[in-house]
Formats: sequence, structure tokens, C-alpha cells
Amino acid sequence: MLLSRLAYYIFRMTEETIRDITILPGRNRKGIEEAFDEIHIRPGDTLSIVGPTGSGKSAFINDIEIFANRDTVTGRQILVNGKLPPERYVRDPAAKPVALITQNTRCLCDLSVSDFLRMHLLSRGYMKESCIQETINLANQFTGEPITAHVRMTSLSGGQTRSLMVADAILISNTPIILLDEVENAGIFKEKVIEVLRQHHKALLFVTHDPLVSLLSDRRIVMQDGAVSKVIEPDGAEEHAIRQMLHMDGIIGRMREMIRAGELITTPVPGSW
Ligand SMILES: Nc1ncnc2c1ncn2[C@@H]1O[C@H](COP(=O)(O)OP(=O)(O)OP(=O)(O)O)[C@@H](O)[C@H]1O
Repeated sequence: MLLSRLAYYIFRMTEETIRDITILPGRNRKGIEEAFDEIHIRPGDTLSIVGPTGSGKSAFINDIEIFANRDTVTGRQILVNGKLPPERYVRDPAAKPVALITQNTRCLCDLSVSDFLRMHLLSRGYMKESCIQETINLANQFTGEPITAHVRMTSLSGGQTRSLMVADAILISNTPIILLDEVENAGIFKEKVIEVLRQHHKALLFVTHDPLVSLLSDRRIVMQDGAVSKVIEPDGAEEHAIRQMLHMDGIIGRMREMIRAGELITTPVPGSW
């Protein structure tokens, strides 16, 4: 155990810190080159990937997840700290600095939540028992249905599973880049997720159809016909829209809870301001 822990720390210490991910342009579905020079993603950045269905949003984050090297349908290339990433980022799951969480994240592992997290900690080569409960506590900040350590992974709901995966990506995998593919309708508190990921200085990319998630991001990458058509950086210009959206989201959230609780809604429901 000591040896594996030591090996893990030596491995982590010799690893280069990720300061910058660069996306170099590829081609759209018609083979026309994308109209941007480079997109840079740095720790603490929040980006949303928006656009109509089929416009290439998932393909965009998949390129990042697999460190595309002009070898995917889009022809994009991903650099880490300005150079081609080391082979182990692509081949070794324990070395991969990117965690991708999708709507369809399902766990088929017949273990309790604590045994699953313990197994993951061990496979990462280090074991700090307190990290298991910390991960569960963090996941419980993202979901309305609390997760307990002894429940089986297979009996978690979709929202609980995704909350646990996000918490695991932050505390156990500890990846600097987290990609979330349309998780907003999946029973997790999206504002809380954004807040915690910012606190942990993670780079966060959301594929999203949710206006609030898009407005809360620092940048919006707009996709069209398989290509990036625009990169928008509102830089405070959308404050009014954010307040309006938070207000509406508050109303929708309250109504959802009342409906779930079996209540009859006969008077106007207040927003958050
Ligand atoms: N630049 C491209 N060149 C060729 N094919 C592409 C390109 N970008 C995306 N595609 C293909 O187009 C299809 C739709 O793309 P994708 O699933 O990424 O869209 P999406 O915006 O995520 O859609 P949805 O909102 O419905 O999930 C996929 O089969 C994908 O491989």
C-alpha cells in the first residue's frame, strides 16, 4: 500500500501541470475550415457549447476528451500546454486529465457506494479513507436525494449517479478538465455544480440547451453544421438577462418541487428576487 501510494505521488509530482488546452480548427460537415484561429481553455474557465440539435456539440467535446489529433470526423487538433499531449493521456485512464460525464452515465458495478469509491481510490494508487465520505458529502450538495455510503451503485437514481460522478471527478480522479454533456435535465443542481467546480479551479465545459447554464458560463461556443461558428464572451454585458433567468428558474424550480410534492398550485409562485 505504501509503495503504491509513493508511486502515485512520484507520478503526480513528475506530471506537468495543465495550464492551457488549445483547440485548433478543423472542418465543418461540408469540408470548409472553421472560422477561428485557436480556442484556449485554462483552469477555472467555464464554457458552454450551444447550438441546434446535430450541430456538432458532442463531437466538439469528444475531440477534447480523446485529444483529437486530426484523426476524427472534425479534423480538429488538441494541444496541451502548446504541444501534442503525451500518449498516456490518451491510453491510460488513470493519467487522463479529462473526465466526461454524460446524461447516460450508468453504473453497472455491483458494489456499495463506499466500496466503489474505495476501489477507485486504490486504482488511482492512493488511499485516504476520509476521501470516501467527503466525496459522498459533495455529491449530496448536487442532488436533492441524499446518497448513503452503504447503498448499492446499481440502485442509485440517474441524478444521484451523475452527482456522484461529478464529485468523484473533483475529489478522486481530480482531473483539471471536466466535460458535462447535457446533464442539466438530469436531476442535479447545476448552479451548485458550477459554483463548486469554480472553487476547485477546474476547467468546465457544458454541452447544454439550458439558457441559465449558458448565461452563467464565461464563454459560449456556438456550433453550426459541425463547426464553431462563433465564440461569445459577454464579460458582464448579460447581467440583466442572468437576473431575469435566475428569477424564472426560481419559479420553475419551486413549481417543480410543489408538483412533485403533490400540491395544487393556485396562487402565483414567487421567483428568487
Ligand atoms: N465537423 C464535422 N464533420 C463531419 N461530421 C460531423 C462534424 N461534427 C459533427 N459531425 C457528426 O454529426 C453528427 C451530429 O453531431 P453531434 O452529435 O456532435 O451533434 P449535437 O449538437 O451534440 O446534437 P444533439 O444536440 O442532438 O445532441 C454526429 O454523427 C457527428 O459525428
